[in-house]
Amino acid sequence: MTARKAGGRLVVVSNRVALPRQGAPGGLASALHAALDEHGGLWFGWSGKVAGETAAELHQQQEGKIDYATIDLSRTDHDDFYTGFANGALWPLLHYRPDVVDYRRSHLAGYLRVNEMFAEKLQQLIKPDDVIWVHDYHLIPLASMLRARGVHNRIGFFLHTPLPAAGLLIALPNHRELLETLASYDLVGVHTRRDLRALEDYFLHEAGAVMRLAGRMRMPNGRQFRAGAFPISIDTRGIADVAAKAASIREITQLQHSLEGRALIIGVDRLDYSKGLPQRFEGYARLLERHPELHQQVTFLQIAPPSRGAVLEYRAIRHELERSAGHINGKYATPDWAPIRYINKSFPHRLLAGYYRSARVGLVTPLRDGMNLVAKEYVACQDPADPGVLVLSRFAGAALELEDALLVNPADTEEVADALALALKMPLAERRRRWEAMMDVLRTNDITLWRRNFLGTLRA
Ligand SMILES: O=P(O)(O)OC[C@H]1O[C@H](O[C@H]2O[C@H](CO)[C@@H](O)[C@H](O)[C@H]2O)[C@H](O)[C@@H](O)[C@@H]1O
Ligand SMILES: O=c1ccn([C@@H]2O[C@H](COP(=O)(O)OP(=O)(O)O)[C@@H](O)[C@H]2O)c(=O)[nH]1
Repeated sequence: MTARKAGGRLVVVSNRVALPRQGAPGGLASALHAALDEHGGLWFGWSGKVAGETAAELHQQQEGKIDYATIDLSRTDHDDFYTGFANGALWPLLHYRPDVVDYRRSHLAGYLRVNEMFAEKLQQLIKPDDVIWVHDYHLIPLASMLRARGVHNRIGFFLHTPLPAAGLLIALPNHRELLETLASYDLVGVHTRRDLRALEDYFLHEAGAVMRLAGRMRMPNGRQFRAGAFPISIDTRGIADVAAKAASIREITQLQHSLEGRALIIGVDRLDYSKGLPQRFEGYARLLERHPELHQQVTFLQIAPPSRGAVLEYRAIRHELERSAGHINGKYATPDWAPIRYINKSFPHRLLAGYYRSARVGLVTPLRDGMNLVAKEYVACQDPADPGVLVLSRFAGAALELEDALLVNPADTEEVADALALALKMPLAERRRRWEAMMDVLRTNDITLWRRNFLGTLRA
């Protein structure tokens, strides 16, 4: 095990763990890996495997400074906890989509069962001075279950998704039983001030809490906890270095040759309905319709690795996008040019960095997103001498920091088309000015600052 440091070992707990040599597209895995890589610690969570009899058996391994402890899930636990309650009910609610929420009591029971199992396993792994950092909506009640087992360690929680207003949160049956367990943490972190306002509003007006000094809230039973906004980020310098060296990689030169001088627009997203992909395709189609002079001059590459395929909406969006990409190519393609390249596959960061750098425009248009690390990665990967332009949804947490992107309402496909046209024609001086301003933000607020700010506040 890793040597203990003053203030205790860091124990990170998340449903998704980025195990060595196992790709895990998703911002949480990318960011936590970067955060743990610096000082090390223990990372506990789901192995990503569904297993029968061996489920709940603990697998441990070490790589670099990180100790990993993971458990498999049984088929029923996976279906009820991960697919059912976490991604069938909580995810849509947290992304402002109550119409998609599929709430079932059996799924909630599975969610609580798996959280209890996490609490039981974790209790065996922790030492009295460890600092525990729990991540995301899969594990909201974990601290209350650990407290019930007599765990007195510092425990923090970070929510990676947006948090909608109280008026929406109360649509979840038994919302108080679940959300009030957040008060068992010592610190609850969210990405933005907007999310923090929603959290405070819920606790003050639905849970009977009162506001104390320094972001503290006091519950009717006397328990106090702190809440704060901690915008997550990336390893800005590390990613920029990787991108600068990517030019010589075969896959990158192959992409560049295949463009034959055309400007590249890139999108990289898990195939998720929150990412606004149908609207994005529609916005690109509007660009082609209104700007015939751009035909043959531009290529849109959308990388969209499949995600959460057991949930109905994710399968539906996949079919919808296949139809839409086929329709746009069918309408505008010529024998030597396809306007859209649409790929349902995930790529490692090493290649993504080179793809981002090859693109004149980064197109990031989620309908709602906690942060969206792709937006930050795209900026960090640009060539300082000839940077591309970021077109970014106002409803991504990243928009509150990257104010020099071209900000759009992702549902307004005309506005997306206008922003794309502007980006493709933007003079070098303006591209540089906007890029420098965004890089200033990312150089300061990188993944290290995020980790230090959260853990500093938790330990204080
Ligand atoms: O674990 P999966 O079900 O495969 O999904 C991947 C992750 O998706 C979500 O990521 C969020 O975290 C990012 C980093 O903070 C943030 O930039 C993004 O806006 C969020 O959507 C989810 O919250 C994670 O739990 C998943 O692991
Ligand atoms: O093929 C892919 C697609 C995405 N990602 C990574 O997955 C993360 C996506 O994070 P983001 O915050 O944008 O969205 P999330 O998927 O977490 O909702 C980023 O670090 C991407 O570089 C990746 O490694 N390979």
